[in-house]
Amino acid sequence: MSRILIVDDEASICFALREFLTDEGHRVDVAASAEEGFKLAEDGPPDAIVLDIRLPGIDGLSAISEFRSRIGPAPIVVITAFGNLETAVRAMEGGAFDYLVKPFDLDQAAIVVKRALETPKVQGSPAAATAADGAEALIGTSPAMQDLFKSIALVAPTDVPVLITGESGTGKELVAWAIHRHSSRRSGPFLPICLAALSPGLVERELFGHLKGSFTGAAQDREGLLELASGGTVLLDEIGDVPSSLQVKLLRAIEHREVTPVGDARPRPTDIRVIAATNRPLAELMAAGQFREDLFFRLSVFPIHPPPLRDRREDIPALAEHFLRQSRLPDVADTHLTQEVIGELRSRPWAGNIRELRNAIEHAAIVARGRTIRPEHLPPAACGPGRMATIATGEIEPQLAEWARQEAVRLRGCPDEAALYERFLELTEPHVLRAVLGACLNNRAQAAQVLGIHRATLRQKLNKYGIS
Ligand SMILES: Nc1ncnc2c1ncn2[C@@H]1O[C@H](COP(=O)(O)OP(=O)(O)OP(=O)(O)O)[C@@H](O)[C@H]1O
Repeated sequence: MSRILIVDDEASICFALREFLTDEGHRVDVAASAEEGFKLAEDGPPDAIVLDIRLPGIDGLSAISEFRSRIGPAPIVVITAFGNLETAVRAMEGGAFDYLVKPFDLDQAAIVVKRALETPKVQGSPAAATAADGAEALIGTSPAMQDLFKSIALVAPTDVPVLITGESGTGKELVAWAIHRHSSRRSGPFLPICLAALSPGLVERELFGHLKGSFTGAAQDREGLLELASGGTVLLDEIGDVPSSLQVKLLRAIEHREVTPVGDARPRPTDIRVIAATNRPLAELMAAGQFREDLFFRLSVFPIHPPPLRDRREDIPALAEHFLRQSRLPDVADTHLTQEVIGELRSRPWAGNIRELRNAIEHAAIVARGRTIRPEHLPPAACGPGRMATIATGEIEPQLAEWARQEAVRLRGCPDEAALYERFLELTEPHVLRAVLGACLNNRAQAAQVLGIHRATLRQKLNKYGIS
């Protein structure tokens, strides 16, 4: 039996949690304020505390350190009605074990409390400084965003590399920035480097710098970006595009925190934290021999995956409102989003994720010119997979129809040859199979999924057409 202290002024939550945890065999004390909780904790130190943030008197986040000084390292589970990144970070920094976002169900609470009681007690780190002013907020309250906030809050104070994977426009750079500004490096530089944008021949010089005379035109020594960012965080965006020839050198820079400029033999120290981001499947690049295993494992110590917007549609209204207010258009104060627009926004595929939503809202605000935004003010949905398919089909269709018509006329008189359907498949299928296999880096399971056919069927078709 463990002793659990619940500190919450909402009687219904206290009642439900108390009943539930008592049934689980624990002894439960309840306090309606932090001050009352301190007294109860002194009377008998609890094994875990469930602490609401919004309390009369001292608020929950401020109370964490006070509880810590009274109860030592016992786990504290924080309850919040609105979980955002700041809450997550402050809770984690204060040494909270985890947090529950209201409304939560009792099973969920039981799992978190159980885990808290089972986990070896660790003293939380003292609260660090809060976020930099004016930092761009990560908007969202969906369960997927709550997980993301927790991951950021957990990994930010450590100095380990982070690998952020996700579709384009899901906020990977914003996540990297959030990690930086909640880390001890926050007063150092945050340097995003888009590797795909650097020409392959220049990547090494840009990253590692060069010595004077090391190549034609090298008139003076130049520090590389990895050295310039010393004391801060480097975001290596599109890490899948780093040339194979540089991967060992990059690994060395991350592991040993030193860089060797082009034309120099002596490494120089650089104190950087590396965050890598990609929208390409690194594991598959690795399987295809295009990405080094050791670099992959070094980078993916702590993977984070911002979800695509279609998987957290409940965040769309808040995001849309946020982008509308951020657009800084002259008439925006009088501009509003109708329920109809919200409905339309929630139904779109958002292939370009949050970036596409942001652009759509800015576009609509310009067209609406200070009036209420209606669905017709929105731009057409960007080239998502569905729309691309329509365009391609639109181009192919007339030619296909003409080919079929001619073949049908020709075959009408030659019944022995008549296998038009089979011929059509033989003409088209190999192209589709090769294209999909290529896009899936020869991963047959994934290709079968994209094609919507069974793996065995894919295997048969590949054998039939001699595609290896
Ligand atoms: N949760 C969020 N809340 C508010 N704005 C967001 C959020 N996520 C992303 N954005 C905004 O969406 C846009 C795209 O985000 P970002 O550039 O971080 O995406 P990305 O995944 O790095 O894209 P890419 O892979 O194309 O580089 C930016 O304007 C960013 O500020």
